[in-house]
Amino acid sequence: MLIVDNVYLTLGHKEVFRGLNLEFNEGNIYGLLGQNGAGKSTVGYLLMGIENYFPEKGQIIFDKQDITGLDIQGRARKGITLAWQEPARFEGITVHDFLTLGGRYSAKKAVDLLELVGLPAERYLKRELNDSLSGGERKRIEMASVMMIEPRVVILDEPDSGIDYGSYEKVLDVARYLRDKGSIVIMITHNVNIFDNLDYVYLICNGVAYREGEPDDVRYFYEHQCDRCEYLKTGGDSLAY
Ligand SMILES: Nc1ncnc2c1ncn2[C@@H]1O[C@H](COP(=O)(O)OP(=O)(O)OP(=O)(O)O)[C@@H](O)[C@H]1O
Repeated sequence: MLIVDNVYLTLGHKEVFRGLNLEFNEGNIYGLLGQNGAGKSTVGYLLMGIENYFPEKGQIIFDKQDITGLDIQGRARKGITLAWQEPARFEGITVHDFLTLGGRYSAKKAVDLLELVGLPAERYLKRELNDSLSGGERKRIEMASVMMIEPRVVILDEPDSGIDYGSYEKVLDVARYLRDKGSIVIMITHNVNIFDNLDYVYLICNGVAYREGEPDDVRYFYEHQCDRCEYLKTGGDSLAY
C-alpha cells in the first residue's frame, strides 16, 4: 500500500498541496483527474521523490515504511516508476538494448511485449530510440519497457496524450497487464473516456483530493460541477462546490 498522508508542498509562490491525502492499493488502476494546474503531475513527482518536490509537511508511506526522505534512486529501487508524458529519446540505443537493459532482461520477453503493444519485433528491435520513431511508437516502446520491469508502482502521466486510438487501447492493455500482475497503476489524465478502465479516482483541486471514489461518481461531479466552478477563473480564490 502507498499512502500520501496530509502532504503540504509549495512550489515557488504556489501552495500546490495543502493537506493532500491519497491511498493506493496493489492490483488496482487509479485515476488522478483535475483541471489544468490542479497538481496532477506534481503528485507524480512527489511520489517519485524528484528533487524540489519533497513535502514541507506530511509523509509518504510505502509498505508501512516512511519513504518521504528517499530520493528518486531509492524509490526506483523500491519499484516505484514514472512514465513521462513525453516519451524519452535515447540516441544510439536500440530498442532491444533499451528493453533488455543491455541484455540484463530476457530478449524473448522483449519480443513478446513489443508484439503486445502492437509493434512487430522484427521491424523494431534494431531501430534506435531517436526521432526516426514517431511519438506514438516511442510511447508504445516505453509502455513495453514498463512491463519488462513489472514495477510495484507505475505512474503514467497523460499516457493518452498525442497518440492515436490504437496506441491508446494499447496503453490501457498495459495498465490492465500491470494491474493483473499486482502493480499499483496510477494514471494521470483529463480524459474521462478511460474511466471504464479505472478502479478508483481522485479529483485533485484546491490543493487536496477534493472528491474521490467510484469512477462514475467522480466523473459525474467533474462533468457537472467543475465546469461551473469559478475556482480557476478567479485564480484560486473562490471554490463554488
Ligand atoms: N516551480 C514552480 N514554481 C511555481 N509554480 C509551479 C512550479 N511548478 C509547478 N507549479 C504550479 O503548480 C501547479 C500544479 O502543476 P501541475 O503540472 O502538477 O498541474 P497539472 O494538474 O498536472 O496540470 P496540467 O493538466 O496542465 O498538466 C500549477 O499551477 C503550476 O503552475
